Formats: sequence, structure tokens, C-alpha cells
Amino acid sequence: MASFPFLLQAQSGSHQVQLSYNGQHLEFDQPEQENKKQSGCLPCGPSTATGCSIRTVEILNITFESEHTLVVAACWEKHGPKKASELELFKFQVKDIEQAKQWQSNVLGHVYKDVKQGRHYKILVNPFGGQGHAQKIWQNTAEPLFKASGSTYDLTLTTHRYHAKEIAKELDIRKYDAVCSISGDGVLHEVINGFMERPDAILAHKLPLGAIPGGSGNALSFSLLGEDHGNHASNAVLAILKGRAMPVDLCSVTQGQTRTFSFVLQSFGLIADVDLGSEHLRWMGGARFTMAALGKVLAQTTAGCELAYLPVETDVQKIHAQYNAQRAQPVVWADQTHDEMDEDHKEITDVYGGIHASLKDSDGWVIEKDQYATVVGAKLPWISKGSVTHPAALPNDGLVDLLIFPGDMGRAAGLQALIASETGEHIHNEKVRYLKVKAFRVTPAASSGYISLDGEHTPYEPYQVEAHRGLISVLSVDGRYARSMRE
Ligand SMILES: Nc1ncnc2c1ncn2[C@@H]1O[C@H](COP(=O)(O)OP(=O)(O)OP(=O)(O)O)[C@@H](O)[C@H]1O
Repeated sequence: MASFPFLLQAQSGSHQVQLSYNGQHLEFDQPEQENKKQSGCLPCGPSTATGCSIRTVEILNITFESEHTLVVAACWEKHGPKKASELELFKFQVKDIEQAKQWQSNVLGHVYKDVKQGRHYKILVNPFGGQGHAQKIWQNTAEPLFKASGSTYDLTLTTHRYHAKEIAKELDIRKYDAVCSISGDGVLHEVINGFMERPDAILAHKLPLGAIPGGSGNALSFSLLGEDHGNHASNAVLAILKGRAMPVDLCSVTQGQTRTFSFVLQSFGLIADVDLGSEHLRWMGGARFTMAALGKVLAQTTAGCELAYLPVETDVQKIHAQYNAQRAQPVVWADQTHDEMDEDHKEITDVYGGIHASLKDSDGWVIEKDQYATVVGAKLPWISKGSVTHPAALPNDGLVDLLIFPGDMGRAAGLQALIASETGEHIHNEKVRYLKVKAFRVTPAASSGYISLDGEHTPYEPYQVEAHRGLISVLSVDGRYARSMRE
């Protein structure tokens, strides 16, 4: 077994270079001339060369273009850590082919030690998501990365509402390693609910999901990649190509005679109005949510309901401390949890019985009736760019984060909270309530208004939400959501 660093002597143009892989980075000098074309490397010498340092996670593939031409494909932070990563193909001439092949095998063996190389993906592109750029994102950014990594895929452009759900219901799950969407969260919501309608639902949910931002909100993508990268398709594709399956909770939502599964949010009041009542502002992209929310806060819109919840923690300081403690724990991957889970989950049963069950005192329900600006349960910290509404949300704590803005909040506190939600600090506003709950139920007082499940319209009728631990998985490099609360 070779030991680090793995070294290879090669030529780049007319210059002799050394490729050195130390287990964390691949480092090499780029001659000045090459640099003019490939401008991301950092100067390391007085005049002739600059040093490139590519992280392991950024290395997609190493191939031979011809017998003596080695190509390193990387999706890397060429323009700095806050900018979108970019695909680059570094080409080198090698003399000793056997040595180069050995080096290639050593490096790729390490780069892909935890992740299968050359996965096969089902990809769903919603041409009408967000501002309608999904197809361009596929052609210009995503497809070249999938190809460069040696992955294969089946692509479907969704042609109508529920198309993704129909596909998920019929998908030959054994053929694929993951299902990915270029869209907003609506397409993945459909995939999840399509899987749920299969007789082999538990098995289908073992297929990890991947999110490439192409919608308006892109909550999952922001939650995985954070504020700086949530809109960067290349970073999202990198997480799909190099990520592992992270277990993620799913909420069962019962309403009337239906049961729907939600992975983003369940909103009532202001946030539902903003989500569903701002379609006419779609041309604004993600800014449509901010504009609509501002209008609602200034108008002091409220909605009445009976709210019942099963509290686990109601003290924001403790929630904050638990968030930090959880982040200090080692990451757990789905291949470690899904088998355990199978024992408990032959069927997905709602422990608290759903919307038609009586609220048992012995379960510890807290019940209140009031006017609220908004009541929003969520499993993701971000709902869109600049909206970290549920900053303490964790992928697999088995709990729903419940955000409550009271009806008598007032314009000033409402505006403060809205501004602070850009960074998640609103939960420390004294008028805002933020709870960790096992389940909650909303019974609207009025007969009409908006309720949104993962951004999808749902009837204005009572609904109950309950979290199910680690039922699905999402491809992630870090195994956690981006940091959404300060340390
Ligand atoms: N070809 C299509 N024509 C019309 N609707 C479609 C089509 N393909 C998908 N849809 C529907 O579009 C809805 C919204 O999709 P998606 O979530 O991708 O975008 P978005 O709403 O802009 O983004 P976000 O959910 O992030 O706000 C989904 O409910 C989906 O069923």
C-alpha cells in the first residue's frame, strides 16, 4: 500500500511539474502561461509558476485523454471560497504510463474511499421552476460535472404538475443510486410523496435525494450549502457527486382523509400567505418572499386558530445550546441508521394518531387558542435566500421546530423580526416563540386562507404534523446542514 504523498512527475505545456496528493489536497504548480487561461491558482513563485491546491472533495475524476495525456477533473473554488465552484480540466503529459496509472489508481482509491464512483442518477428538471432557468442550469453547469465525474444518468423534463410524483411511484429503484432535481423544493416534495404511495415505500426512501437549485426558494439547497452557496448549482452538484446519504426526518401531515409527507415546512398565516400568495411576483426570484413578507408585516395580518403541540423544549437559550452540542457530535450517515430504522418502521405509523385522534392529556399536549401572525413548523433552517426562519432545525433529531409570531406583535417588532430572520437571530426577539415539538395541530378559526406544505397549496382545514426520524436521506458532503446559529 503506497503512502502519502502520492507523487507523479509530469509536463504541463513545456514545464516540468510535480503532482502531489497528500490525502487532503492535490497540489501542483501551474506554469504562468497556463495560468493566463486558468486564472484561479495562487501565486507561489516570483514569476514562472503559481500553486494550485485542490481539496479531495473537489476532485471528480482522473482519466487518460490519450495514452500520454492525463486529465484531472475538479470542481473547485477557483475564484475563492464564497464564489461558485467551477469545473476545470487540468491536463498533463506523462512519460511513464505505468507509473501514471498507478498514481491515478492510488489517488482515486482515496478520493472515492467512502463514496461510490460512477453512480447512476435519476434527474428531474422542472423547466418552469423559479424563473425558468432549470434547463440552462442543467446544460451549462450540471451536465458537464456529471459527465466529468464519470457518472451516468436518466433525465426527465417534468411536463406537468405531479409528473415527478408519477415518476417516483413507478421508478425502478434498483437501477439508481440517487434521485436529483433541478427545481425548487416542490419537485422533491412530489418525489417523496410518490415513494410513499409505493408498497415498498421504506425501501424507496433508501434512495438518497439530491437538490440542485432551480426554483424560487430552494430551501433544501440553502440548508445544505448555506447562504453563500445555496444558489450555486455547481456546489450542489458537487455535493451530489461526492456526498454521502445523510439521514433526514420526514413529517407526516394528516388533514381530512389525506396524509402527505413534508420535508421543508408546514405554514399557517403570514409565511403561508407569502409562499402561496406571491406567485404574481415570481419574476423577482427569491426576493419575492421578502417583498411579500414586508407587505404582510406592515398590514399586521393575523389568522386565528387553535394550536396544540407536544413540547420537548421551549427555552430558546437551551435550544441554542443543544444545537451547538449536537454539532459537536460525530456525523451519522444513513447507511448506519437505515438498517436499525427498518426494524421499527415496517410501516410508517403516526404515534399521535393523526388529525382525527383525540388529544390525550397523558401525551402532554399544550392547547391554546389565539390570533397569530404566523405558525410555522419546519425541518430545514433556511426557507429561501436570506430567510433562516428555523435556525435550530436539525436533519435528524426526530422533532419539528415550531416558530410562532403572535398576532399582537406590532409593526416595529414584526419588522425587527423579519430583518433578523436573515440570520436566524429573530428567535431571540422577546415577542417571538420558538419551540422544539414532537407534533403539532392547527385548527383554523376562519373558513378561508392559506396553508402551505413545502410550498404547495393545501386546503384551509385542520392539520396535524408529526416528525418521523431519519426516514429519508439527502446527499451531503458535511453530513449536517450549514451552520445557522452562532457558536
Ligand atoms: N412542466 C411543468 N408545468 C407546470 N408545473 C410543473 C411542471 N413541472 C413541475 N411543475 C410543478 O411546479 C411546482 C413548483 O416547482 P418547484 O418547486 O420546482 O419550483 P418553485 O416553486 O419555483 O420553487 P420553490 O419550491 O423553491 O419555491 C411543483 O409543484 C411541480 O409539480
